[in-house]
Order: sequence, then C-alpha cells, then structure tokens
Amino acid sequence: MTTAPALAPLVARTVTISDPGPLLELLPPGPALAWVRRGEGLVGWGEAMRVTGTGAERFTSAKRAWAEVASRSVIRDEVRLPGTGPVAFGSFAFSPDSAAGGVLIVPEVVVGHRAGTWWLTTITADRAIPAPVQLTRHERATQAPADTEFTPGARAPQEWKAAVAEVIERIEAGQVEKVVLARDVVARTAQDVDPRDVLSLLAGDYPNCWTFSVDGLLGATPEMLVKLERGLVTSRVLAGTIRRTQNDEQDLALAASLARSSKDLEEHEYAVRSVADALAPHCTTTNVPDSPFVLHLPNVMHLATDVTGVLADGTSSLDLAAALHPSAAVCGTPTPAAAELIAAVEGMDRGRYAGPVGWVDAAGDGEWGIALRSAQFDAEDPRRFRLFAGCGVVAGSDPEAELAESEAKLLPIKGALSR
Ligand SMILES: C=C(O[C@@H]1C=C(C(=O)O)C=C[C@H]1O)C(=O)O
Repeated sequence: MTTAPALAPLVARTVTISDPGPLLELLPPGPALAWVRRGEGLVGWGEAMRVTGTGAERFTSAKRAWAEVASRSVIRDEVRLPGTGPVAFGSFAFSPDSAAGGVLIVPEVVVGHRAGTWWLTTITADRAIPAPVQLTRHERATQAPADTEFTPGARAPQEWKAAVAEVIERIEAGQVEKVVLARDVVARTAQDVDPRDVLSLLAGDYPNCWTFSVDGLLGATPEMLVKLERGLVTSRVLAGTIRRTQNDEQDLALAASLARSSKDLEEHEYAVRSVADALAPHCTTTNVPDSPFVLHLPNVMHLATDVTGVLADGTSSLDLAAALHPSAAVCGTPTPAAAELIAAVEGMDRGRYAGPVGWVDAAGDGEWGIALRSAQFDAEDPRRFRLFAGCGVVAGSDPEAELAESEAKLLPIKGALSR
C-alpha cells in the first residue's frame, strides 16, 4: 500500500449552509468527486488525502487506513448526519488481478444535501488551515458532444457473442451456474469533454440512479451494493433485464413477462442469495422479500430486490462493500468458478467497472454502488473513454439477445458522450 501524504490526522469542520443550488453545478473545474441521486448526496473537490491499494489487498489496505485516519481526526461537526464530517470517496477494481487497484480520496471541500439540509465540510491534513471556500455555480452543458465515434474495445460484437456461447456451453456442461460477461467500447469525442457535463446529463436523464464520479470513473448506476446508515443496512440487488420499447403499454406487458421469466428469476435468485449470505454474518436480522419488483429505467427494466438488515457489529460500510464484492449480479455463481471463467474468456481488464464505488464517513456510514453504466476517462486524453456493459449468462441465454441487452445498458453513458 502506498499513501501520500503518510496518514496525517485530518481536521474537518462541517457547518450548515443555505441551499447553494444543484450540487453538481458547484463542482469547480478539475477532478470531480460526486455521489448524487435526485439532487441529494455529496460532491467534493481538492485532495486532502489519497490512499491507494493493489491486488487482493486493495480493500484491506483502504479499510485499515480509513479506520486509522477516522479515529485520529479532529472533527467539528454541527450537522451530524451520515456524510457529514470527513468523508472518503472510493473506487475499487473488480478483479484482484487488475492494475487498477483501489483508491480512497478525501476531498478538501465537500458539499452535501439531504432532506432539506445542506452542509459544507472543509478538510485538511497536517493541521493545515483550510482555505476559505466560495461556492460558485457553474452552468453545465445541456447537450452531449456531437460527432463522437464508438469502436469495439477488447472484443468485436461477433467475438463477444462467441464468448457468450462458450460460457453457455460451460454452464450446460455443469461447470458453473451463472457468469456475468462484460464487454468494453471505446468512445472518441471530437472535443475535450468536461466530466461535469457528463455527470449533469446522466443525473438529469437517470434520476433513479446514483450518479458518481471518483478518480475518472463516471457513471449512473441503478445498483446499490450496500448502504449503511446508523446501523441499518440496505442493498438493492438487480439481475434480470429487459430492454424498453418506448411504448408504455408494450413495456408494461414486458415488465409482466420479466417478472414471470424463469430464466431471469433464476439469475436474480443467485444474485439475491449471494448478497443475503454475505450480509448475514454482520447482521442480527436480515429481510429478504419473497419476490422481486420491476425497476423501470428509461433504457431497461430490471428485476430488483431490496435486502435490508440490522448491523450486529461495528462493521463500516466499506467493510461491508468489501465483503459483498463481487456479488453474483456482476460475477456469477459459484463465485470462484465464475471469476475464473470471466478472466479466461472476457479478454479484458475490467478496471474499476463493476467494482464498488461510493463514499464512507468517519462513523463508517456510507453508500457503495456497483460501478455500472459507466465510463473510465483517460487521464492522458480528454477525448478518449472506455465504456462497459455486462450481462448475466445462465442456461437458456442467447448470445444475440445478450449483445442487444449490453447495447441497451450502454445507452445512458453513450448518450452522455454523444448527441
Ligand atoms: C453487469 C451489468 O449489469 C448487471 C447485470 C444485470 C443482468 O444481467 O440482468 C442487471 C443488472 C446488473 O446487476 C452492467 O450493467 O454492466
């Protein structure tokens, strides 16, 4: 693990402020930290501290560092809500073998909004005096860039379908039950893209999703890996997908067929079970609804289950995210066999796509989504982006239908990068 600067204690001060306008409009130019849904959440900028980790240790090193930093911080917090006081935004690679590792970033400035309360937190390391903060609203673009080109990433569509077919064969041979296979697409824009515009477009078009930005990974995810708030644990599990048609009546009929589809219900059941099993050791009670509901998004509909639990121990939201990752929603069942098959046939490093992304506060409360419907910005090239989408493959899956489903899942991020 490398940390820079070496885990200095933080000094954080949170004060109430009056409504400063939409959170995403407050972000100044430069690297943006964001976790926003329906106008609530957190945005941050500046960097008081960064902790990075690699390999299988990427979560452990982050958890250890944050626990140490949180316990040694000097905190003056007049608001005392989840997300006030010092917070760290984080993003972690899907695979322990990925070069992308994991990162926690503690911003210098955080602005938060929750249920009619707005707050401003300033954070410094080494007992430095925080610079005065002037909140300024920045108008955002209302349109995505024109003339964006998309090209296949690691696998052309035909090759990806062949990989899906291979996975179906392995499932039918009884080697594994479910595997989530992903593909990447490269976007090249004609002009430099301001990540803040991408965030505003996503948040405007996908209000049911959590719009996030951490260390160049941006997206709007519908899937909450885990949220911890004052001892209450919630996870929104998604698996089982159908594309929308833009015809409401037809979509309702499709939603009903999704809720009855044995293929999708089976795929969903694997994902719910993986989350409930991983939460059980940390909770006194868990509640798993008997059947899923259908979550309607503008591009797709998903089978969804909200699993809840009451925390039994002092586990932090970051620990829970590490324990839950990778759920069967993004990896498969059984996990080790599915992960092995993904590594063997996907042909790419997922980077931080499909890994946990979110934030944690000093009390351990926080929200960690699964980084889906996202793009990795290129640190060297503001016109190049890697987009990702994956699909749960089970016995009875059809490669052509999975390709179409992956395209539907790419729509939000493609739409934010191209007119
Ligand atoms: C893997 C993705 O989505 C996951 C897979 C789903 C499915 O196969 O039905 C549904 C939601 C997510 O859990 C993705 O969007 O890239």
